[in-house]
Amino acid sequence: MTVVLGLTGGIASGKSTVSTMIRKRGIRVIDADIISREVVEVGKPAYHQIVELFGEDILHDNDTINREKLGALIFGDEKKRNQLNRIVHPAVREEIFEQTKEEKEKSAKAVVLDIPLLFESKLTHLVDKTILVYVDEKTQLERLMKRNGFSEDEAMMRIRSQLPLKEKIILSDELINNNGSIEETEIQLHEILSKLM
Ligand SMILES: CC(C)(COP(=O)(O)OP(=O)(O)OC[C@H]1O[C@@H](n2cnc3c(N)ncnc32)[C@H](O)[C@@H]1O)[C@@H](O)C(=O)NCCC(=O)NCCS
Ligand SMILES: Nc1ncnc2c1ncn2[C@@H]1O[C@H](COP(=O)(O)OP(=O)(O)OP(=O)(O)O)[C@@H](O)[C@H]1O
Repeated sequence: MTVVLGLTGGIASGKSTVSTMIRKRGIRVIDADIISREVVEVGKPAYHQIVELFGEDILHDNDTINREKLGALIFGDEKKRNQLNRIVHPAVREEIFEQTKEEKEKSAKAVVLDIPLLFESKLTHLVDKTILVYVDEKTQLERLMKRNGFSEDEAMMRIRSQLPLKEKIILSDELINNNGSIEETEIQLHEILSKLM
């Protein structure tokens, strides 16, 4: 039986950092952010729906979606964000489901679904256990501003578009506190994987 683990967190809380550690152990990580880029490539059904809804202003000269522009439009506007989610999320869900099935058919020991909006999008039924990578809000804000070069306002807008990490802590089976060093995070991950696999 393949154990399906749901890895989640908040924006810039450290999911990719942890998923890299998981991949190094030979476990497949299915990444919802990567899939959400693939399903909106030029010519895909979701691409056409996005252009119809948001207009050609959100495109680069080569017709690909300008993610910076689309992000600036949707993170501060719940209605627009929900409209985008309704277009992108069904295609992402379907692809996650298919990739998970492949791992189960191979009888892999475990597969990890890295889904930032696991709780917001009510996808916990896809996984056996949930693992949350969390940080305090100050660290989250600092790391997000540094990584993306966002102003404080831009970063806060993105943090506020998600369920607060404090609430996700209550909902999760396993917790990784990523306020400390990378080494401390890896130790916590090791303990959790030893328990769940
Ligand atoms: C708005 C978009 C174009 C911005 O692209 P950009 O390359 O700047 O960011 P990226 O996709 O790498 O996302 C970075 C992080 O933002 C957060 N995030 C992304 N989309 C959303 C959303 N709809 N609601 C809340 N948080 C989100 C997640 O924590 C994610 O890890 C893009 O995020 C998008 O298409 N979002 C809708 C699809 C979605 O919900 N993706 C998240 C996983 S399914
Ligand atoms: N323990 C840590 N100490 C210092 N910096 C860290 C630590 N963990 C992660 N970071 C840095 O914080 C930033 C956010 O981490 P990461 O990209 O892994 O988060 P994420 O949850 O995958 O983000 P997103 O969902 O927004 O893509 C990165 O620049 C990363 O290098």
